[in-house]
Amino acid sequence: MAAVPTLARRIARSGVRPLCRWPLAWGRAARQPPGLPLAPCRAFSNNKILVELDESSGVAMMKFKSPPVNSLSLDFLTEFCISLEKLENDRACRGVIFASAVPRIFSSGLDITEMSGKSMEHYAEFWRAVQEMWLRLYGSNMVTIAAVNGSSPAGGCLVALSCDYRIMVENPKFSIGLNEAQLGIVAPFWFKDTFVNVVGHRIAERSLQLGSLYPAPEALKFGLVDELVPEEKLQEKAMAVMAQWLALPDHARQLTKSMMRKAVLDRLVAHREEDVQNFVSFISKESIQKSLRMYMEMLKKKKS
Ligand SMILES: CCCCC/C=C\C/C=C\CCC/C=C/C(=O)SCCNC(=O)CCNC(=O)[C@H](O)C(C)(C)COP(=O)(O)OP(=O)(O)OC[C@H]1O[C@@H](n2cnc3c(N)ncnc32)[C@H](O)[C@@H]1OP(=O)(O)O
Repeated sequence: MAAVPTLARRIARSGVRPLCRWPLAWGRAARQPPGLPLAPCRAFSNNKILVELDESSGVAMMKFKSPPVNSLSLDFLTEFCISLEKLENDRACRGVIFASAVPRIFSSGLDITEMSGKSMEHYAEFWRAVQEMWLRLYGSNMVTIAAVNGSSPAGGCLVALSCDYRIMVENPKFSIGLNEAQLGIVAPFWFKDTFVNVVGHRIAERSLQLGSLYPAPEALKFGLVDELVPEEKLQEKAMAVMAQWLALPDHARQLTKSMMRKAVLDRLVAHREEDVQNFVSFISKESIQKSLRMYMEMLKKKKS
């Protein structure tokens, strides 16, 4: 297999731009009363993700802005990893809230076009980026809260599941779940482990086999999300939950989190290359490619 660009090389190519006091609609700057000086705040942006860190609270807001559906493309995943790494290495940052800047969609999951009609090398590079995203997010030392302000199938659900807490907008039109089976594909063992750790084995087994997507109220019933709120209350609730989690000493919370998640993280780390090879050989099968093409057709037909 040809040499694969490392994350470092993808980071160098991506050109993250630092911005000062970026007025995010959901950020502290937007809430600042006019005329008052801004409290310390740092922001950075790249093409698909906006980040604003409020240094006074230690809380960053990461917003996905990759229309039409925030699909997790290779570029998106690269930017996500860079942004998270920057926050992880910033001593001023203790917690991150993830939300979408795209109306009605949190994230539509892995970008299907990255898994269809491409070379083996491309599939391997893409899958390494998916692994990297999960390892960084699930293994983050920061408090992570998903403010799920739209539908969140498959990889989008994985992002939410990998956080410490999930708050979803109470709209029954917004759905969430690991629906891979509906596409004729299989959630890998670390998606499954993350899911089991949130909802338990029985519900995970049934949901994965059926590829179930749950409307927000259903998802709340079995703990796939922790709370539902009206859309206009989402930011306030996410900040309140964050404050509650940040009230604890970091070291105690971090060690506890690591104790709960380490075995699952270690399992992928130990089998990372094998997992890449499994993905590549699975996704490049003609029968799987056909399923993905049919699924994309179905998405297009649904519109007309
Ligand atoms: C034992 C052996 C095991 C081996 C296993 C080894 C490895 C594992 C193998 C594979 C694992 C893969 C894991 C995959 C995870 C995933 O995340 S797959 C993606 C799943 N996502 C979905 O199913 C969501 C599909 N999308 C939708 O349901 C809807 O688009 C929506 C998000 C609800 C939004 O609906 P709506 O607002 O009506 O928008 P449209 O449907 O019109 O979509 C707009 C355009 O966006 C395109 N699009 C949608 N989703 C995706 C996507 N995920 N990727 C790429 N593109 C997407 C859609 O086609 C529209 O495009 P056009 O405007 O028509 O061009």
